[in-house]
This record gives sequence, C-alpha cells and structure tokens, in this order.
Amino acid sequence: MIIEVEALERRFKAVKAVDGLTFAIPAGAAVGYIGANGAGKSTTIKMLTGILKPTGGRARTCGLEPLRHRRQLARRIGVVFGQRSQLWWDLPLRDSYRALAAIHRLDRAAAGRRLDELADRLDLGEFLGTPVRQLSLGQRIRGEVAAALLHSPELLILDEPTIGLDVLSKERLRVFLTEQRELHGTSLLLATHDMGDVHRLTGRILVVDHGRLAFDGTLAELAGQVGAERIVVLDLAEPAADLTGVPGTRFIGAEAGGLRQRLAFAPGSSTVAAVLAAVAERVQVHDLTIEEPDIEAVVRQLYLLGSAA
Ligand SMILES: Nc1ncnc2c1ncn2[C@@H]1O[C@H](COP(=O)(O)OP(=O)(O)OP(=O)(O)O)[C@@H](O)[C@H]1O
Repeated sequence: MIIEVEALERRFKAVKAVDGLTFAIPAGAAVGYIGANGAGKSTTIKMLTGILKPTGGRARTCGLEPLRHRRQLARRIGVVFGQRSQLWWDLPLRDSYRALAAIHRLDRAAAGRRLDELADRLDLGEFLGTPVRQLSLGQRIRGEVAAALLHSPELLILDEPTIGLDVLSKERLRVFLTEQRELHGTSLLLATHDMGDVHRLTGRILVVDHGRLAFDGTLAELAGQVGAERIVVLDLAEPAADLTGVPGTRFIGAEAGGLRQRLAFAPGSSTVAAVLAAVAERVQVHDLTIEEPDIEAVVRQLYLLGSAA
C-alpha cells in the first residue's frame, strides 16, 4: 500500500478537521480526494506528508510514518499545493531545480536529463531563466509540478493543482499527468474541487465530508448513487429537432431553436466519444463542451442519502 490511514484524526480545538478516516491506496493507483470547502482534504494531506501531527489514529505513506520519517519520505513523494509555492520566488526557475536536485542528492547528469524531459513536456524551456514571481499562474503551476517530479517520486500528491487555471492550462496539465503516469507508473493522490480533474486523472474517488469518509468507489458508482451526470452541450451547424433517444443519454433541452442541445449521460455507462458518434449520425456538430457535475452538489446528495439511510 502506498498510503494507509487508520482512524486518522486531527482536531483544532473544538473543530475535528479529520474525524476517524480509514482507507488504503495500493501502489500505482490514481485516487481523487474530493469534498466541499473545509471538509478536511488539506489537513489529511498535511498529515500524510508529515507537515502536521495527527491527534489520533495513524498514517503510513510509502510504508513510513510521515512525521517521524519526514526526510526519508520527502525523497519518495512529490507534493504540490496549488495555493502555496515550493519554488524560490526571486530566483530563476532553473535555480530552484538546482537547489532541489542538491537537496535530494540527485546525480547531476541524471537530474539534468530529468529536467530536460520535464521542461520539454511541460513547455517550461523558455521560462527556466525567469524569476518565479514573474511567471503566470499556469506557468508557475507547471513549474511546481516539475519541481515535485524532479526526483522521480513513487507518489505524487496534488492539492487543488488546477485551481484558477484557464481551460487550456488545465488541459495541458491533465495531458502531462496522464502521460507521466503511463511512463513511470507514479501513484497519484489528487485533492480537487474539479470534477473534470477527477474524471480525467483518477479511477477511484474518496469523498470526505466533515472529516469523515462519505464515499469510496469509482466515478461511475458515485454517479449511480447520486446521479452525478456529465452533460454534453452540442452546438449544431443547423437547427435540428430535439435529440431524444440517443443511446446512453438523457435529453435535457434545446435552445436557440434547436441549435444548441444538452444531453446528459452517466460516466461509466457512456463516454463523450460514444455520445458524439451517436449524435453525428443524425446531425452535424459544430462545437461541443462538457459540463461536469458540481462537487458541492454531489457531496450534498451523498449526505442526504446517508442521513436517509
Ligand atoms: N491550522 C488550523 N487551525 C484551526 N482550524 C483549522 C486549521 N487548519 C484547518 N482548520 C479547519 O479544519 C477544517 C478542515 O480544513 P481543511 O483545510 O483540511 O479543508 P479542505 O477540505 O482542504 O478545504 P478547502 O477545499 O477549502 O481547502 C476547516 O473547518 C478548517 O477551518
């Protein structure tokens, strides 16, 4: 197991930020860690990485007790907090990587090769000489991800990595992370508010609510439980009759005299590609966007189901 927590707890005076969490993640898995604001995600991650001491229970990351073996653990995991930087603000990006390579005691040539690979895949080459404070948010986050992966960790932990990023930057990062996992088999724990991230990057989802585990399963199972459907918004080349009866979908409605149509589908029972293929037999599609279910609504629904049970 790459991560194991048992009855993990963290109190801040009267607040139980994490309240008896138990779960295990096998090596090589990609897990989404979701929950509403203040649910306890960051607190969990801080305990998993040895930044914060649990007030109860236990955590093991890469088989190590995070707090006690913090240094050893730092060589085996990479962490990105979207809201906080691990880069030296006033130094050129390259200097942060040099410093990190020294901290991790990486072989010079190997670190150089790894940085070349990361800079290439993350489009960072032209920014290596730029001080971090002058980078755009998207560039900086890509820089943070490179910093977290420089030492080729077994486990990558990302806390809200795409927060505030535009659509294109998000997409770049998702493509990169998928590719890195395919190449290196890195385990991934991804705390996010973004259902698109969860859908694209993870196979299993843990939902935390008020510091407790509210759900553990696949996105398809979550969708089955709370109806977390994805919605395809189709802009057609010409107005068309309502797209009812498309296999695997539910027609939601049409606008602009049939030019824009919305179809919902459950992740797991269909895919965007399958919906598009079925629709293309009937109409010409000009443009398409996906609306992801809202995490807060998903968690609320889980909570309602839980209290009804
Ligand atoms: N250092 C602290 N002192 C006091 N309370 C804290 C501290 N850190 C977190 N909390 C409280 O613990 C709870 C969980 O916070 P946490 O940051 O883990 O949530 P989160 O799920 O990461 O939320 P977000 O998505 O907003 O980052 C919140 O009620 C928060 O106010």
